[in-house]
Amino acid sequence: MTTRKPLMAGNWKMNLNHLEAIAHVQKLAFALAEKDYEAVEVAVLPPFTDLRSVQTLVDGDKLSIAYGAQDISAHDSGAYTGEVSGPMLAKLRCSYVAVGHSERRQYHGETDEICNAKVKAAFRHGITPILCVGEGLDVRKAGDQVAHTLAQLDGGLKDVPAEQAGTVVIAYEPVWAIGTGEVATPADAQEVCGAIRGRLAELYSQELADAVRIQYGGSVKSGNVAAIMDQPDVDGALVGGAALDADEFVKIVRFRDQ
Ligand SMILES: O=C(CO)COP(=O)(O)O
Repeated sequence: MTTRKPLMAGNWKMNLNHLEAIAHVQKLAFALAEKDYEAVEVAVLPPFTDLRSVQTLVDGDKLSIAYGAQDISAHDSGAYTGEVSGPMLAKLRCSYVAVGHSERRQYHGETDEICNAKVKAAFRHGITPILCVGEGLDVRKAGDQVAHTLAQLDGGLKDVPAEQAGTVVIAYEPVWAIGTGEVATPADAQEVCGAIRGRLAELYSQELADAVRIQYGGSVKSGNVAAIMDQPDVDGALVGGAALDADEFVKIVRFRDQ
């Protein structure tokens, strides 16, 4: 069985300006010890306007903190006012980009087709997409969470070749658990994350499915992360609110010490 290094990523959403970003990453770098980086990969997803500051800090001090963006244009250049392209993110040496976060799907009309184009744009420029999937409350109440989430997975990865899909990160984020304090139970998280891995095995191969990291996201905190990470198919967390507090995020990174 493949060992998957857990990926703890902080999605800052629309919080922290570029000066606050520097202070925050410095605090993380100061608090994290060598052994944390060995056990867990740590990443931050700041707003676009912070990326240059974060890059300069990470490069200058050779920090082992990965960073990336919260969105990417499906297009590589041209008349797309307000968008930020894959080549621009690659030039800033972004390792990751979130694609299809539920807030983008909900407030910006992102469909599975758009997410698919963004996943492909990320791969075209050597950036690892973190494809976000997950059901809303109505779907959960109807018991259709697995089918709904797998349909988003299929849509996001449509025509993505195995060489690329083998490095994707999937974030299972049930919408009803985001920012609500209502965390999914470890069993809820495992049910869907396990189904995602099963679907990856069907779409590609068991070997590929075993290599892909699947994160859980939705009200993750230092107090609940360990039980979620105990689940066999959960390989990390995509953390929103709790990632804005550096001390709390470091505790989440150190989930094994609890
Ligand atoms: O949306 C999320 C991460 O992408 C989760 O947000 P919260 O951790 O604030 O619930």
